[in-house]
Amino acid sequence: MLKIVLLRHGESVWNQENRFTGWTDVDLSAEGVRQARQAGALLRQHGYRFDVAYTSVLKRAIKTLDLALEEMDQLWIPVQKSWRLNERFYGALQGLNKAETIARYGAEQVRKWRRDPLEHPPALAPDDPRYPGHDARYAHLTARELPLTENLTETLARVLPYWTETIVPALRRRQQVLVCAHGNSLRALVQYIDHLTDAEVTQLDIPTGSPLVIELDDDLNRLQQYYLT
Ligand SMILES: O=C(O)[C@@H](CO)OP(=O)(O)O
Repeated sequence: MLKIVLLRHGESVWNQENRFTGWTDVDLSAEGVRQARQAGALLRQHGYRFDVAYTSVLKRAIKTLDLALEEMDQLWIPVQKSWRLNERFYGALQGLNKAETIARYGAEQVRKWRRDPLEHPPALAPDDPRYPGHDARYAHLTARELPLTENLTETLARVLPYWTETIVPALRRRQQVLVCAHGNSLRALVQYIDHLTDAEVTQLDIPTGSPLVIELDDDLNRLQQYYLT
């Protein structure tokens, strides 16, 4: 049996302010810091030890992982960061308040932007300061890889190579793996692992700071999944 723990970062400042975040590199809120430590304490209490951890290049996930590993006294383990684990890129919605966006475009349109796996949020223009091509951490990406907008299906398409080429080989080496990422990059991954339909993934919400344990058989079929409490 293979086992992996997925952890969504603790609450961020923009989660608290109810703003679309995406690839914006916002920090954890004080509550998010508490949630991250609590996640680490839970993992420690349940006896989890990790050989390797994977996270995004966004500080809310990096710091959550760090705080959780500190609680476990496992700050020493190797950590790999990849843009492929970043949050779904929210295009021109990034920075907007979600309630104000509902007031402007209507609840149904905003629900689709947020949860319909095929719906694209409005795209950014490449000269927009929010375009990731202006950011040194993405300098190695090709123009095709740099998003202007992303739906959940496209998020899955860029998460998947990291899953198959990096995370699964670690699991097959029988390493204990922790992945600390984001609401939508983890939803995309769970959709893939669990073979969820587009309708089913619409209903899936992963809470901040709650370790989600997934047990898989050797063919990577999901056996069980549960949140640690
Ligand atoms: O703003 C975001 O990037 C995400 C996660 O906080 O929001 P949503 O849950 O609306 O997809």
